[in-house]
Amino acid sequence: MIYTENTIHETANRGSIEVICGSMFSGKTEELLRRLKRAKIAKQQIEIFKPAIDTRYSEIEITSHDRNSIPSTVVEHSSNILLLASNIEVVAIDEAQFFDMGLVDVCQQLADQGIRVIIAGLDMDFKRNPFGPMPNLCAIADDVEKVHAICVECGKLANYSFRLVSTNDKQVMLGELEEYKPLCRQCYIRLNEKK
Ligand SMILES: Nc1ncnc2c1ncn2[C@@H]1O[C@H](COP(=O)(O)OP(=O)(O)O)[C@@H](O)[C@H]1O
Ligand SMILES: Cc1cn([C@H]2C[C@H](O)[C@@H](COP(=O)(O)O)O2)c(=O)[nH]c1=O
Ligand SMILES: [Zn+2]
Repeated sequence: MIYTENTIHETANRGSIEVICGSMFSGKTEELLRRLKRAKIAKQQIEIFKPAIDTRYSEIEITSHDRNSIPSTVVEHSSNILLLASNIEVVAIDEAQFFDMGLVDVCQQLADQGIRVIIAGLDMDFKRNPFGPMPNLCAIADDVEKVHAICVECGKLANYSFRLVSTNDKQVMLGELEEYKPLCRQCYIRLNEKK
């Protein structure tokens, strides 16, 4: 489903929290970029943050799997975002699952200051467990958009990110199509049993 614009942040300078979540390849970054493009057209002051851990495509840009990108500020800790977001109307955060739990309070504080906060991140890890601060961010959000990839096994909507590398069991492991594939429930269960 295409995100239907919420008129609250379009018409008034009111703070809000929007979350875009889903599996890998579900279009989270593209949806984030789309919303930022519109904010730019509206001449709003925007600032984009990503966690220092995610350097897959670029050290300094947010980049989608289709290589669309926008410059961003890399931060080590969520508290840095508060310091860097003065005089900003829209704060965007990509790969939010990699941030510390402090991100939840940071986003609440920013929204309370009247800032529109847009967050994109994985809702679940490869084991289908909630990932980092994402469940708490969904809980405090004004709006949550769950986007879906296409299951590479059967073509249905995919909810899960299946890890292809069985030697690494750690929650954090950066990767792309070589390391992960998006799957629907049935295909995830089937492939997991084969492991
Ligand atoms: N199985 C798939 N399902 C959907 N999109 C896919 C798939 N594999 C590759 N893609 C590509 O990934 C793009 C989405 O990339 P991106 O926004 O970076 O996703 P995310 O941030 O959710 O990982 C799609 O537009 C599509 O071109
Ligand atoms: C499922 C899962 C993913 N990761 C990593 C793999 C990628 O580097 C990012 C997700 O990027 P995307 O923009 O959503 O495609 O997260 C991980 O570390 N652990 C996992 O369980
Ligand atoms: Zn499937």
